Amino acid sequence: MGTVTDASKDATGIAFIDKKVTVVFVLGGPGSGKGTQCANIVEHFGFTHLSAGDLLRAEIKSGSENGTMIQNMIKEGKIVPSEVTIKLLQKAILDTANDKFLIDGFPRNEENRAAFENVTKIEPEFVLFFECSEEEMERRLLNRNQGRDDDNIETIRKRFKVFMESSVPVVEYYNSKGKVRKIDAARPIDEVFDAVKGIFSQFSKKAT
Ligand SMILES: Nc1ncnc2c1ncn2[C@@H]1O[C@H](COP(=O)(O)OP(=O)(O)OP(=O)(O)O)[C@@H](O)[C@H]1O
Ligand SMILES: O=c1ccn([C@@H]2O[C@H](COP(=O)(O)O)[C@@H](O)[C@H]2O)c(=O)[nH]1
Ligand SMILES: [Mg+2]
Repeated sequence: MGTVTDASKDATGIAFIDKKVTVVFVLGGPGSGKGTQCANIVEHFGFTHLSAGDLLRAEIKSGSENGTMIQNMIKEGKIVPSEVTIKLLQKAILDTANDKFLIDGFPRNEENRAAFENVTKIEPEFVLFFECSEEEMERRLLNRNQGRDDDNIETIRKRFKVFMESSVPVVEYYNSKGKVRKIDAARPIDEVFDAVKGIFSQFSKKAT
């Protein structure tokens, strides 16, 4: 793991990431199964799972000065400003001894993507992309029952629109660089994971 010194801190007080890390972005529409499959990848391949949405929800709970703004953005299905999300991701990476990260649900738009690359200098190893119909994703989200403020039909529709308009272009960008690994995520959970396992075969299995 790299060391972090005061000299390597940026203007916001967050240290630059000066350790060598492997990052896989996990993208897909709302409810496509990103979190579910990330838990399986953590279990089998020893990655650390960083869900940008979970980090933002934890920020709301922590009573941070950005909490109300983040809460309002999530209720509207909007994308939180890049600097807020990137700061949380940077901190999580630096605070974790692991060197392999799944970044779930980020980057959500082109601005997120460019800002993350500029600030962290990290290029993803590849992008795991879960493909699923809106009909199936809507069914899953309405049955999730985790008490999320954004799992209601009104916000779900807004999230689908933001995904199509802002997040799909990010997938297209990485596709043009040959970095996208597409998965048919409409299948049952274990079948989806069988496909995921094939893609992660380059990483050694976690010792049990
Ligand atoms: N392949 C699958 N088949 C059926 N149900 C699934 C499948 N994968 C996940 N689910 C269920 O669908 C719901 C959404 O899954 P999950 O939370 O993993 O999605 P997500 O992509 O992380 O969503 P979000 O973008 O909203 O965070 C959960 O209740 C989960 O148990
Ligand atoms: O990079 C991100 C990630 C998430 N958001 C906001 O959070 C919600 C929920 O995200 P999930 O990935 O579904 O947990 C999302 O709709 C955005 O409002 C964000 O702004 N930036
Ligand atoms: Mg999720």
